[in-house]
Amino acid sequence: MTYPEGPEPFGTRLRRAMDTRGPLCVGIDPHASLLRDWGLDDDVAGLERFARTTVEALADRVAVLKPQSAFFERFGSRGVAVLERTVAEAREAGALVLTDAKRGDIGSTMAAYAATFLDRGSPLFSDALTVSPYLGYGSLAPAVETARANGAGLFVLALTSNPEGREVQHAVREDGTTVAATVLRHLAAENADAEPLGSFGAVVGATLGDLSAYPLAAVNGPLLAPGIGAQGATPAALPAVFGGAVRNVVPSVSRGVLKNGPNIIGLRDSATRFADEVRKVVG
Ligand SMILES: O=C(O)c1cc(=O)[nH]c(=O)n1[C@@H]1O[C@H](COP(=O)(O)O)[C@@H](O)[C@H]1O
Repeated sequence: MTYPEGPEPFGTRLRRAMDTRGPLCVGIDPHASLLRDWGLDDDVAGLERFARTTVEALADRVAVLKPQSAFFERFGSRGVAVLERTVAEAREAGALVLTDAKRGDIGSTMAAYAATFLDRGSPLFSDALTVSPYLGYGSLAPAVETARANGAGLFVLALTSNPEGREVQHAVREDGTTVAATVLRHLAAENADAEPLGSFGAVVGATLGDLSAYPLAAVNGPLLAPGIGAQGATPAALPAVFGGAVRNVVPSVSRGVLKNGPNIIGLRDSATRFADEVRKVVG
């Protein structure tokens, strides 16, 4: 689908950011333990300082920043206000913002989540949102539609990095395909003919080993690969996991970078190291 007069599609904007800044997503996950390590109190002021510092250090250089909504929501409405400011400031500084809220609901309620995160008029408008297809891929239709209309994107949970995901995602359907492969095929259909990259991505853990059984390249969209750093995966292992689809991978690191704060240079050096390592294997 093309947008002769609409906003530039997320996939196009992401491809450009990956090519110019290097393919890396850094998560903004203000864990209580990280706030403590940074010498901050576990309160709204600490949250705001943590998020602001991360944005100041990284938003002008990494392709994607991924604030994890739960760590903001736990402070109630004032935490959500910090999330709003974080998203806006990171976007203003040039990063694409992927809000990680893993939303999923029946279609009519999904429309409200879509209006919250994917409509350009919303205070929480983000370039992309993580969503769960496990109420049925079709339940995501309102989010797909809103994303298309607003030049935004989705990252749909397909093969998650946590070991518990297998019981759902590797389950085999009556026609012999796995649930995860079915999700990937739906995404391939959303992204058909998109150039240079579709706007509807999959979340595929970097921790999972060889995934050659899955149609990752066919997705023709970005593959968010969490699990690098604290969960044990490394950039060097990406080609073995993603094979020919590695060029579409956006590796995602949260604690592995954040543990180097609050020093701005420490955060920047760490993100640069990860981005360089990824570039080395992606080419
Ligand atoms: O959607 C995600 O970002 C995600 C999917 C997944 O399969 N596994 C996963 O760890 N994540 C998120 O990625 C981040 C991982 O953080 P670190 O383990 O500190 O790098 C957290 O915000 C998780 O919620």
